[in-house]
Amino acid sequence: MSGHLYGKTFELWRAGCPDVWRDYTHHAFVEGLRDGTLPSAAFLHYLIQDYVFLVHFARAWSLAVVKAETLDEMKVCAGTVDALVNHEMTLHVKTCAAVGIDEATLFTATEEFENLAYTRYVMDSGLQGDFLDLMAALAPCCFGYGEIGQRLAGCAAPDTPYHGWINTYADDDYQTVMAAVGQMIDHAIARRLGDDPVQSVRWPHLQQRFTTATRLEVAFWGMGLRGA
Ligand SMILES: Cc1ncc(CN)c(N)n1
Repeated sequence: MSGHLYGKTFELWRAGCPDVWRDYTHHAFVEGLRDGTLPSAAFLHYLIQDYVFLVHFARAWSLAVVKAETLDEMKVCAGTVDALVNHEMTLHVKTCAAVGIDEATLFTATEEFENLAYTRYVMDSGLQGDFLDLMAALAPCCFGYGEIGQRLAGCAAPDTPYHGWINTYADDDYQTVMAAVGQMIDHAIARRLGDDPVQSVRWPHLQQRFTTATRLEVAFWGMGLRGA
């Protein structure tokens, strides 16, 4: 991916963990979505867990509203909460309804450990740390799926049954929200760390949070494959 689609900060963080980023965005689960070989049981298992994941992610983005320092930050974070609970989750609700799983069942699904670890790690980043710690932990989720959606939209097998999933993340709605998040993070970093944030004493710690959250994304795909 070229340019600053999701901002300069994201590009620095991604460049700080190239191998784990590739493990995440080119995981066997993702390639199975692309070529259609992902077993439907694995997809469903993932999707049910992902519904619960999104509930907790919406909580974490809500915490970001609380931790924000400007109205612009609040607006972008509140917009992301809306995108998660009112748009992205529609895919999960509709797909699961089609196989007889209702939303109440989704909401009370037992969380897998990978799901628990990831969502609570992100939440703790915001509770223990500040707005930037929280953004570093939230960023892989946002931009990784943005990258995956865009890539797969251009190369997925015509007969993969996962076009609905791919379109959710390739779609302009998702991409527009993510571009706004990327810009907001750039401004938030400049506001708190200045124009050369990489020189800040905080930078290695923020990078570590981003890398850890990316490793948790890799584990989440692995959890999905276990459902096959
Ligand atoms: C695990 C995970 N990571 C990211 C996304 C994209 N919001 C998601 N739905 N699920």
